Amino acid sequence: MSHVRIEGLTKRFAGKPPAVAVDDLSLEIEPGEFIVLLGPSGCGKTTTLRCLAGLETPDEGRISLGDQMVLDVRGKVNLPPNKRRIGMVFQSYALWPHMTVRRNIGYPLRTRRVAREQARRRIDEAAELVDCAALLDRYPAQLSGGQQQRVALARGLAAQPDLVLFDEPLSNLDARLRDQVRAQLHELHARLGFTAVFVTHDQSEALALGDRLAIMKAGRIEQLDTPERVFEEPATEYVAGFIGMSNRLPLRRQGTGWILAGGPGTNEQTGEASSSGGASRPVADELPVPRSHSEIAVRLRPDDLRLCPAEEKPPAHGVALAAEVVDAQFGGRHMDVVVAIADSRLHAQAPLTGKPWARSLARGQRVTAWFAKDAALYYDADGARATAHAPAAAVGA
Ligand SMILES: Nc1ncnc2c1ncn2[C@@H]1O[C@H](COP(=O)(O)OP(=O)(O)OP(=O)(O)O)[C@@H](O)[C@H]1O
Repeated sequence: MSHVRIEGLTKRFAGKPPAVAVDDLSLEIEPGEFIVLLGPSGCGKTTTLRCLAGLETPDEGRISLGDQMVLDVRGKVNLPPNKRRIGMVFQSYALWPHMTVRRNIGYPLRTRRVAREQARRRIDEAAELVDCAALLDRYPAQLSGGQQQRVALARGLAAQPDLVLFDEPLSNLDARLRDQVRAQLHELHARLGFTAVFVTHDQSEALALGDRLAIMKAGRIEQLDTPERVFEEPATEYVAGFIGMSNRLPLRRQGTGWILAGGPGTNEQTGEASSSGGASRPVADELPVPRSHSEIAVRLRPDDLRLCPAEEKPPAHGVALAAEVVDAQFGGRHMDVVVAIADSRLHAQAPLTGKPWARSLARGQRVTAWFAKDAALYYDADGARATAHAPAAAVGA
């Protein structure tokens, strides 16, 4: 276990235009901590991981693992991968096809010149850990996807590295196996306490595994926080959108209330909540937003957007909007419903238990969509929290 310190890491790639894949990124990781780098494709997750592994030559920055300085661009230090006490587990498993499972797991031990007897013991232990002891004499082609990934996991852990790097290791597995291997990895981390950096673009994976999440945007960390804080208090609209608040509703202040900030002509589509004689009807009176803001974006999770029949009165404490059903799919205990509200398309999860009405929802149906004011988060035009309460701090943004 090692304390990991990344300072001012920058990596540019030549090209037209040149890409700044990692942009002055700093991060401290506590010994035994499980850090997840989360973000959309191209935000620099993999490049950060490759810089940690020694597979890239960064343009700026320093990285230390425990008391070992493995990168110092100005000091001209950049230790090769086999000189860093790091284990790696990739999305593609990257098992050697011509080697048995035993030789695959033992590979990092051979590159570190671990004595034969000790290596044999470590391989057995690692295989035992991930439930692969019975597979040691097989070749990768004789294994299922889940077994291959468990072998890759054993190989990443076999040398008892200070730091284990994971690059989307679960994304090639089918949904059921992904859950299984994820649970196994979580348990292994709790038992062994290795320090980990795990790259993913899957928010549920990040929430489940991370002690802390670093949400990345354009080579930088937009928010660094516990899963609970990132989930409940996304510091920026970008983070909110990425962590499941997929619904976005733009509102504009008008008089003492708020109107939908849709484009021209959109109000006819939604009837009730729309304009009459050119002036839009307010959809909400007071919202927990400072007076200085005149344009905001409301962010909301699908299960916080409720639906009720158009003729029914929604609760008075909520924000009610006239909506039209675009699509409704059966989801077991709920319906997944897409509704149009002015220019916006929003997703609702309408529970079926005790509300069989939702089962009959169909395209073209007029409904009322509503949400509780405190279930939503509010962001200003720059994507920062627009809240009357103290906003969560953005780190490194
Ligand atoms: N070898 C390379 N040459 C040129 N540009 C690169 C190279 N590797 C990465 N990039 C660019 O650097 C940026 C960050 O890429 P990176 O692979 O780190 O993102 P990522 O967040 O891991 O994405 P993904 O989830 O798709 O793997 C992207 O704009 C990418 O196009």
